[in-house]
Amino acid sequence: MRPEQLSYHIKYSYILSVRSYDPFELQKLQALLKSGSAVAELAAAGEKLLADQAAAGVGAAATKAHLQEVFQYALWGNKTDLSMLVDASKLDVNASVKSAAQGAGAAGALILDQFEDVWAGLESKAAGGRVDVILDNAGLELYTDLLLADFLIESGLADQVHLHGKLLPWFVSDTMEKDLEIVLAALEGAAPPEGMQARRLDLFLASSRRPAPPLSAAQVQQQQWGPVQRLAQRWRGHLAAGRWVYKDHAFWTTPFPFWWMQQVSPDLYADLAASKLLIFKGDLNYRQAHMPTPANASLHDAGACVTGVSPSLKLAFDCRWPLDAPFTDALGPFRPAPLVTLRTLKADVMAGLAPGQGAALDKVDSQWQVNGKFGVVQYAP
Ligand SMILES: O=P(O)(O)OC[C@H]1O[C@](O)(CO)[C@@H](O)[C@@H]1O
Repeated sequence: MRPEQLSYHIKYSYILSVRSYDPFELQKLQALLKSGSAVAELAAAGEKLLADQAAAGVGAAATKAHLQEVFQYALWGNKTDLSMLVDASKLDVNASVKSAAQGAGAAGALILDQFEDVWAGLESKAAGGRVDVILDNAGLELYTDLLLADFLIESGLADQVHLHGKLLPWFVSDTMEKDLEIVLAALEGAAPPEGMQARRLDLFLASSRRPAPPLSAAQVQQQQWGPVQRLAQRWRGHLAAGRWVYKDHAFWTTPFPFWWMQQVSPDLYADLAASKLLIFKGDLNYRQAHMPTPANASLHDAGACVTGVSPSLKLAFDCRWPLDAPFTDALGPFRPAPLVTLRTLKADVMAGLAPGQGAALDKVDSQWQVNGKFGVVQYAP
């Protein structure tokens, strides 16, 4: 075994040994408990969307419109993460979807929307097959990602959805395997505060053996909770039948940029290549996909990427692309399958905008690259 392989093996073994430990468990619990009304509202919207889908038959126009809607849920769900928006009760995903549709304004907007290309890519392929979602934050964002994964299955666009989580809470609220179970268990219980709180606390106490901390939860009417429980039941079915497959490869929690995946984790790269669409969630996944390292410039030339914009070691590997650099340049050699990123911008790594668009956005909101109010649906075939 070569020294670098040995070091990777040691890190991997360590990660596996601590995979159940999550110092942010309590904060994740609190954020989900407060999101009860958003959860109920989205379940009702999702249920209506599936009923409309069933009524419209398998018509491409209806499926396209409905997919676009669940894409928006998953995109704006990315506003929630414990590093920025701790109290998810303040997030109104539906309001974000509406304000985004009205164009760039101070409240935030979708600044790049390549959904049409995503749809064209999907349409060019046979129905069914596999779609992958590379997850980001647990709690409300995970819930919106599961709404998307559910629609992919129920509409027949995919036979299988592979969900990629993390072995560690790397950027605080990252989804781990137990977070999927916690969300499902919380949805299955009675309406919050009672149901959700009781189920979540049971799980928390079982894993931490600490006394129950005081937590506050949203108040939701029992009748509003019916759609949520029905969702949870169907989602359990997806997991049991293998329509949903949860995975957590160690590569996702190493410092390696995705540019290196094929060399560092060829098994993961080959696995992703079997997908017809990779959906990357969130800001960190976007940054990772755009992080060629200057230390190995001979492996892949970083081209127009400017490095060293931050004093921290982690960020020193980030690249400040010209905002109008082609997205495919920024992805470098990482092209296992067609991919789309659903991301609200929280860090100044961005490529693929139109010339002059960055300057125009500066006038709307000087913090547009980092405040999480602006979103992109960005596609590479
Ligand atoms: O949860 P997300 O969307 O990946 O966001 C993570 C981002 O949040 C921050 O921690 C703070 O903005 C960034 O450094 C990081 O890129």
